Amino acid sequence: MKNLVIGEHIVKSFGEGDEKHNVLDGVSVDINEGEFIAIMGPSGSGKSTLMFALSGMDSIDSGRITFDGSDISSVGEAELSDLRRSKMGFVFQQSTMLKNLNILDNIILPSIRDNRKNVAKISEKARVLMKRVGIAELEMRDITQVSGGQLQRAGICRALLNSPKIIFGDEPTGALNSKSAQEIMDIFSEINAGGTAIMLVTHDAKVAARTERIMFMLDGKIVSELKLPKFDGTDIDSRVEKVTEKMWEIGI
Ligand SMILES: Nc1ncnc2c1ncn2[C@@H]1O[C@H](COP(=O)(O)OP(=O)(O)OP(=O)(O)O)[C@@H](O)[C@H]1O
Repeated sequence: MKNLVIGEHIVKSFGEGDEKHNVLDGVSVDINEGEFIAIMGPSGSGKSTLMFALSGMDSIDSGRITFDGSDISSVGEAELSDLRRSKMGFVFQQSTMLKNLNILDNIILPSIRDNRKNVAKISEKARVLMKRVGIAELEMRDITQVSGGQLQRAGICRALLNSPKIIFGDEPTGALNSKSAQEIMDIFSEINAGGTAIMLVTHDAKVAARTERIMFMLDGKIVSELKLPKFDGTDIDSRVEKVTEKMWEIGI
């Protein structure tokens, strides 16, 4: 299995003087191509900071991050944004969409910013994705006229538009009820089955149980890992039990 992301001895601190502390305290982590990973841990343990570091959204103090063969800890911002645009997709807990644009325009906006000639082609691809996640009929709606789950589906379409190698999701189901959350997880499972790697930050054992590797963070360190077989739609209860047992063991 080929490594897609390699993080080596990542240190990231916030604050100055006596207030300074390592939010990432020498973290090493690999993500394979096509892998489905969750990061769990208490609030403030460094989960989002790790995701921002691995995706090059945030700088690190020391260590090295290699993404698809490029050392992103040392490349310039232009190259980094190119890499993010072409190889990574992002989904967040809260929508980052614009109120005065309809769903379709919101989905295609980041892609057409640098590629105005291809609006028709990009819109067509967006429509295929919207159909795939069940929001085909919503393209003309304003983002205030759809549910949280539908908005999150739109966010997934936007993240998928450039056929990324990985999707980073920071609590992508955190604002949803459990039914919508499971529907979003069905979509992530399907995307992952197509070969796209996914890394989710989550507090929800039911979400983590759908992935194949769960990393547990405490105080800026990965303290444990749980491996599960790829989810095939069965046995969810025993998977959730394994995750919660591990959480108990670690004290999360
Ligand atoms: N920009 C920042 N400036 C200062 N401190 C920060 C900044 N970003 C994060 N932190 C601090 O770093 C620590 C880790 O934050 P992070 O968001 O990575 O935690 P988390 O595990 O994702 O938490 P949560 O589950 O609550 O989202 C926290 O103590 C947080 O206050």
